[in-house]
Amino acid sequence: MTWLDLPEDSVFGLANLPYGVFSRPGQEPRVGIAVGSSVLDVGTLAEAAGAAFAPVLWGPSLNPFLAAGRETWSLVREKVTEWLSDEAHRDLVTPHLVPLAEVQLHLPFEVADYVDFYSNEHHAVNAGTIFRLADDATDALTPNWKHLPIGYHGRAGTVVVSGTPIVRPSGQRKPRNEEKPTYGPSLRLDIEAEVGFVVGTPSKLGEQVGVGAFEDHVFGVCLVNDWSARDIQAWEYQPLGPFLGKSFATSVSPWIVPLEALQHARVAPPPQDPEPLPYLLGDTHWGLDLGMEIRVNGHVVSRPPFATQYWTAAQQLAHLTVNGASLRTGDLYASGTVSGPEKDQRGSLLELSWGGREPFDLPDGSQRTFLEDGDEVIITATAPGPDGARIGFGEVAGRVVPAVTEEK
Ligand SMILES: O=C(O)/C=C/C(=O)CC(=O)CC(=O)O
Ligand SMILES: [Ca+2]
Ligand SMILES: [Mg+2]
Repeated sequence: MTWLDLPEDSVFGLANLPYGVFSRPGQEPRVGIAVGSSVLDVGTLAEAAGAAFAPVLWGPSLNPFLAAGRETWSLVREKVTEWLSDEAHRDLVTPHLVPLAEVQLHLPFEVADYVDFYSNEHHAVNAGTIFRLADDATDALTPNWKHLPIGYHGRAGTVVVSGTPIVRPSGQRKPRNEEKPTYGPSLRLDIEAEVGFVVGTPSKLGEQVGVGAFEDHVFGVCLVNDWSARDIQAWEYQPLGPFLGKSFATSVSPWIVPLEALQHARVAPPPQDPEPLPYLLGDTHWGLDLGMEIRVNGHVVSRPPFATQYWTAAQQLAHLTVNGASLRTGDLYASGTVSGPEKDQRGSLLELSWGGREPFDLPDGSQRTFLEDGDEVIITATAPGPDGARIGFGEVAGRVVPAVTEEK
C-alpha cells in the first residue's frame, strides 16, 4: 500500500525502488530512487527526516551507499518503503519527489573494474559456430566452457550511461578472403544484450568470495549493452581475447535494481553437466527470470530470456575471485550476451544475421545485418515481483553516430 498516486501496473512500484543519480537543470547530480513517474530525492529526504544513514546518499554517485554494505542497503530500503507507505509521512516526503520528466539521469556509480562473462550457452554455441566452425574448430563450445565461466577484463573508463551517443569505432579489420588488414570505421558494429551486476562491498586481496557470499558483496542489477565491432574483434581476438573491438563503449541503464527487489524473480539455474569443481558449487545461488527486449529504431527484433543462463552470477563472482583477486566498490560484471534457443531470442545482431549472411527485416521495410549510422538500439527488461507486480529495469539506449576518423 502507498499514499502515492501510482498506477497498479507501474514497473517502478514500491516492490522495486531502484537507485540512480539524477540532476535538475543547473543543479549538481545526486542520488535518487525511481518511484512511479518520479524520482525520490532520497538524500535530502533522509536529511530532513534526521536519518543517520543520510550522508551515504549525498554524493554525485552511488559509491558511498554501495560501500556502506548489506545492512545499510536493507535499512534504507525499509525506511524508504515506510516513508512511501505510511500516510503519516506524506507531508515530509512530497517536497522530495521530482518528476522524472524534469531530470537528467547520470552514470549511477563510478565504475571500478569491469568484467564481461560469456555464460549463455545459446550465445556461446552461436558465436562459436559463426566465428570458429567456419575455420578449423571442431566444437562450437571451447573445451573449458562447461568447466568455468569464461570472461575477460574490459575497460571501466568507457562504461557510459544510457543515452550517450555511440561513435562508430575505427580500427584494423581483415576479412577472411583478404590478404592484408586495412584501417577504417567498423563495418560490423553490433550490440550485446546483457545483465550487469554491481559490487558494493569490497573484498581483500588474496581472499576468495565464495558462491554463498554473493549477496554480501553484490548490491544490484542493471542492463548492459556491450557494443561490439565484429570485424575489429574477429581480427584481433586470438589468442588474448577481446580488446579494441569492445573497449570503445559499454552502455548501462541508469537504474540499479537492488537484489532485494528480485526475490520473486529467482529461478533454479539449469542443470550443469559435468558437475563443476567444488568452488563453483553451492545451494544458495540462483538464476533470474528477466524478460529482455531489444528494439532497433523502435522495432522489437528480439526477446532474450535471462532465466536459462548457464552460469549464475554467484558462480561468476566466485570464479572472478578464486585466484584471490580483490573486489572494489563499483566493480561491474556483465552476464555475457543473453540469447534464447529461438531465432527471435538472440541477443546480438551477429546471431540475428548469422554472421552477416542472413539480413533480417525491420518492419519499416529496411534490412539489417549490422548497425548503420543513426540507428538507435534500446534494451529493456522486466522481472516478476510480489503479488503479480512487475519490476522494471528502465532501459539502456544508444544511437550510433558516424566515425570521427577518416579512412587512412
Ligand atoms: O565467441 C567469441 O569469440 C566471442 C564472443 C563474444 O563476442 C561475446 C562476448 O563478449 C562475451 C559475451 O557477451 O557473451
Ligand atoms: Ca559481451
Ligand atoms: Mg563493451
